[in-house]
Amino acid sequence: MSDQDPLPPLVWNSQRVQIQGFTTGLYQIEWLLVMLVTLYVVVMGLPEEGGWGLLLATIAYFGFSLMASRLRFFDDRQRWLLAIHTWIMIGFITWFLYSTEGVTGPLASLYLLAVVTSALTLGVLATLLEVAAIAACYLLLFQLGGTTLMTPANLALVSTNLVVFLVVGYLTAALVKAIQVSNRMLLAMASQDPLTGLFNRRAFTDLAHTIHAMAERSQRPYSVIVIDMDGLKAINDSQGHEAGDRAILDLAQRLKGCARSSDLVARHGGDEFVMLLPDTDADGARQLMKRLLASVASSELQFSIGVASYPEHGVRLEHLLVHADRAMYESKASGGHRVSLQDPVQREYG
Ligand SMILES: Nc1nc2c(ncn2[C@@H]2O[C@H](COP(=O)(O)OP(=O)(O)OP(=O)(O)O)[C@@H](O)[C@H]2O)c(=O)[nH]1
Repeated sequence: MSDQDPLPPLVWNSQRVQIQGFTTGLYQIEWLLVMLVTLYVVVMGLPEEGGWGLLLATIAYFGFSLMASRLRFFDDRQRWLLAIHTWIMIGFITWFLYSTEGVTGPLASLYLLAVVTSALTLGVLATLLEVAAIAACYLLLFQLGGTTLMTPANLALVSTNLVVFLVVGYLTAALVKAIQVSNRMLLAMASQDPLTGLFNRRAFTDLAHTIHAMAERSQRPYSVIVIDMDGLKAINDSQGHEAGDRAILDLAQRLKGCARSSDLVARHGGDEFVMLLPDTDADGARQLMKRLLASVASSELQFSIGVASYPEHGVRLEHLLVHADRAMYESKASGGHRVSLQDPVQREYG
């Protein structure tokens, strides 16, 4: 059995990865906003009224964004922190528009940056609420600008802008959602055995290392079990490949059925399965496997089992897998359909 995996570890929370990727985009959008505001000030000069306040607000906003990115503020990816980010952005844009030309000019489209930021990180519903908040700020600025809303031209301007915010927000958030769903599907495809739906070798190796690290830290035992079907080739040859598939599925369901929710059950390839039982010593694992063997005593299904436990039979996961594999071959050599424990004499493998 090889524990070599040339691929990088799987990333288990695809939504988390998605948000993580998009938070990088969030900082870039914020800096783009600061650059646009700075460009405006360079070209147009500071507004006479509230100019210095605007400059200070821009510097403070840039400082906040820089500090948040340097301190990896959003690495825990809490949605409410991301929401606060977008509110601050909306507040800053509103201040900028209030200090400059209001919402009647092209600068009103800066709100699109906040809409896109929200759509990338917060989902459809939160984005629709953010668009509602932007609409409120927009209408307030309109009132403060002293312009009447009740002319056909102004009504057309306001409604066009707000509809654009709404559509861009909705479409971006829907696109992000579709990406997240396809990421989850890819993760399932990369980590599952297609026939049984169990974890595949790669996912097992990945998760087993995490459980091993936890056991090492807490000095709790765990057991590794290798299960190999006996005579699958004969079933394939005599009854056809589909009967062989059914036998594999049957064993997979039995393994899943006897496992706790915290146990790992995986198909390691072909007719070989592997389990990892946290908080279970060799004796506990052997008892469980004996019950499993007894439950299929009358059926055609036969399999050989090897058990090795941490720390009794080794302190490295790779060694335990080899030990369990050897014990499984011992079971096969002794006639099959039985469980063997790693011989303690061989524990210093390596
Ligand atoms: N039906 C089916 N057969 C498979 C699958 N994967 C591997 N096999 C077959 O399983 C058989 C395994 O052969 P062996 O390793 O000799 O195993 P065995 O016949 O169970 O014999 P022992 O392990 O020595 O007891 C091979 O013929 C493979 O082609 C699968 O997904 N479905």
